[in-house]
Amino acid sequence: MQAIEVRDLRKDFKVQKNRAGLSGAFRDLFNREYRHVKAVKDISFTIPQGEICGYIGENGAGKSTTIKMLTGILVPTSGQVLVNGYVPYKEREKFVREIGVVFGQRSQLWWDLGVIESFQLLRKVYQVPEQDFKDRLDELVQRLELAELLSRPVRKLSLGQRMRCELAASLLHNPSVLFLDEPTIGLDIVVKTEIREFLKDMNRRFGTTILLTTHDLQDIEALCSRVIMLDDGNIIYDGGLDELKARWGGGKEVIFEFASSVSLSQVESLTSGMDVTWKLDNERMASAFVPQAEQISDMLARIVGTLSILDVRIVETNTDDIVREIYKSGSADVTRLETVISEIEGAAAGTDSDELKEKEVTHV
Ligand SMILES: Nc1ncnc2c1ncn2[C@@H]1O[C@H](COP(=O)(O)OP(=O)(O)OP(=O)(O)O)[C@@H](O)[C@H]1O
Repeated sequence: MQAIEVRDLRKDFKVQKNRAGLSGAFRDLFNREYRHVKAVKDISFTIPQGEICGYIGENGAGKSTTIKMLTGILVPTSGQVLVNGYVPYKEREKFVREIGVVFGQRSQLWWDLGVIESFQLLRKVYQVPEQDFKDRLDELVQRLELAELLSRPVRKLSLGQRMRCELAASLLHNPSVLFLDEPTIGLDIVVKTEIREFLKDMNRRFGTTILLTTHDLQDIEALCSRVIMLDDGNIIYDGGLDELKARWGGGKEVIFEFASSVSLSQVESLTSGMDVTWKLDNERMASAFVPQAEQISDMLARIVGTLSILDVRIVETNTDDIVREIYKSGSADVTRLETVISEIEGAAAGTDSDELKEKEVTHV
């Protein structure tokens, strides 16, 4: 069964325009003007049970809006959403017992209560039987090292401690689908690593489906076999992380240290006619991005034959570079991207209310 099914999902927001100046504000009082923001534009995807899928995109791409529709916080403008067979915004009371949600920027714990009291309240919200709760809590406390934190008020926790408690809170009712929106934001590398390990382990043991929104591509590298990439409300890539790297990351970067100073125009003219992008770090250091790795020897021959070199290094492009490159072309050159996507695919195989209907999904 599919854990998440999304078909032609769309979300438009109607946003009030503000006219400039006092007279503008006065006119706004009587005659409001609106514009429509198309946050999510008829997207479709399915996520099978047990998969960890990364959901990425630049700021404003539509990630949080999608997650809000998937968790029942927002009503879609059109299209269909099914999570574990439920229509999220319609059957919320039953639905929230099956999902866990962590919004990195927003807490589901009660600020002034002790952590354990927050957990007890959530037990009631989710109607978890006492014994199940105890067993689950014991395990989460051990796994996320929460013993010291349980009696502390939430407001006194550090960000890393709070995030571990947030994760535990979202899992107390043993949900089969977990939505994580920027779960590692602002955390130090040690806590990030612990959280990634924990999520991997939980997915392995319980088959928990995870949809993960993040700007930290290390999260994606560590956890996800699949990535969905959004750009301006459209899906511009949906596939394996390895495919993404193979398709986009086939290129290599060659870093040169020259014996004497060189100019950008000099190195560019030496490789004219080749698909090479040069960057000068300082007058003796330059790097060349070569999208087709088979052109490297040709490029090296041209440079080494003319300029004297102290050092040369060839580096693989990492996921950050690849994704940055795709984002760049995503907004700059949609047709090129569409071509690329269709190549990848070929190779692999009504406006609702104007207002945001935000409610706390976790507190029914
Ligand atoms: N309540 C709202 N009212 C009006 N416009 C909104 C609302 N929420 C989001 N938007 C707009 O919808 C678009 C998508 O926003 P969204 O928050 O989903 O992006 P995102 O990919 O999650 O970005 P970020 O990485 O910055 O969190 C943006 O243009 C945003 O300004």
